[in-house]
Amino acid sequence: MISVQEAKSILKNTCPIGACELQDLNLAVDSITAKPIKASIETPAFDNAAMDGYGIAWSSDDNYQVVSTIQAGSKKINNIASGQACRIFTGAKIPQGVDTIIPQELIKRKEDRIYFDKQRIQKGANIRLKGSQNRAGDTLIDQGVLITPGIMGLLASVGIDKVPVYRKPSIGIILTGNEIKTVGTELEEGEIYDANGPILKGFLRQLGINTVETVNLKDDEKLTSQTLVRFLASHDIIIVSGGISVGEYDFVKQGMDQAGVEELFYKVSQRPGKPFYAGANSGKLVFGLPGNPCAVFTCFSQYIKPSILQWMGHSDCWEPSGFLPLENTFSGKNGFTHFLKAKKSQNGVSILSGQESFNLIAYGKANVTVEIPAEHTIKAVGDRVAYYNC
Ligand SMILES: Nc1nc2c(c(=O)[nH]1)N[C@H]1C(S)=C(S)[C@@H](COP(=O)(O)OP(=O)(O)OC[C@H]3O[C@@H](n4cnc5c(N)ncnc54)[C@H](O)[C@@H]3O)O[C@H]1N2
Ligand code: MOO
Repeated sequence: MISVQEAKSILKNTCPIGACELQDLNLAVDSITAKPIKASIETPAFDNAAMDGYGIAWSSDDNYQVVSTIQAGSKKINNIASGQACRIFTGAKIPQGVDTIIPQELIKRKEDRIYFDKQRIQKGANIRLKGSQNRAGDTLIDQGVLITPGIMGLLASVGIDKVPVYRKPSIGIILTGNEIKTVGTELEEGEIYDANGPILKGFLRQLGINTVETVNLKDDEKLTSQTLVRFLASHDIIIVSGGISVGEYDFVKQGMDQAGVEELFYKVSQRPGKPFYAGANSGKLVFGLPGNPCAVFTCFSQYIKPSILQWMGHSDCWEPSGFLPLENTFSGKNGFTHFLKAKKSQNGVSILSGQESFNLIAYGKANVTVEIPAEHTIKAVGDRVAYYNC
């Protein structure tokens, strides 16, 4: 049995980073850039009006004759001579001859002439100059940056429709157990509803992963190894729920061996989720999650989620979300790291009742998981503890 730190460090050192792929701009949010991104055009591409108003060539005059109208997107634009003005709108291309835009609020118009107070405006005002956002060839985004909606707007503004990002992994989920029934069907004697599938799919959706194949398997050794072999051929990360403990109908460990998965570790000194298994095969990762739902939740959030984030190019994915003082006492089994359903408030974090690994009720209130390290399992009110956002 290895410690939580050892298990995390093995995965951190084993989990690969996904290859670079070109992602559609509109789907790129929350991906990480796999290369620096440069602009191939300058933006704005032309001088344009920053306000709705009138364009003039600045002079000593305080009135001008309006000779044309220019709308945003207009292509036919006549030059403006001294003493003339054009009606112009925000975003419209500035005609030759114009060097200042007077906002319409500052203008008095009488027929085709405009008048304004020259004290209230300066020469050169309200023009967005060509190239004032960026020049062609400028690096806009570095490699390793999380793509936000703002970045998507920036990339669109320079005409980029495909973004080089780290590829998201394709995930296979194998739910084992003769007793497991999918929600929406009728339970028979001895059966229970599958909670682990929804837990895993919820996490994967939060990570923006849509390529997920799920199968439900009876407890059967051959079926388990055959399905693992099939999933290894078509997925990057495989997650198996249940069947990894020591019972006579637990076949996942044997299935892993038969499918050629190389064990990275089996059993971690933690609660819940002690019989947690991790393995690798040709750059793919395979996880065997202990079947109790809180073990599935804990092992996914502590190990699989950071591995997937690392795969997708994120850094700092293994760190806790923060540290806060405990609002109640805790005493756990020595030598085991405890991951506890808890509720975080502004000033502290409170461990919830119902910590058994079959018992999901505390997830109705929990917003964090608290970590109590194996070296110091007795905690008093006010002791600072690490927490991870749910
Ligand atoms: N003699 C021992 N028995 C057990 C040990 C041990 O060390 N020695 N470890 C216990 C711990 S801790 C856990 S966790 C479980 C893990 O067992 P398995 O991974 O083999 O899982 P199963 O036996 O298949 O299921 C355990 C439990 O979880 C329920 N389950 C399974 N799948 C689902 C699902 N999709 N949704 C909801 N609930 C599920 C299942 O019905 C069982 O109640 O082993 C302990 N035993
Ligand atoms: O890992 Mo088990 O979840 O402690 O019951």
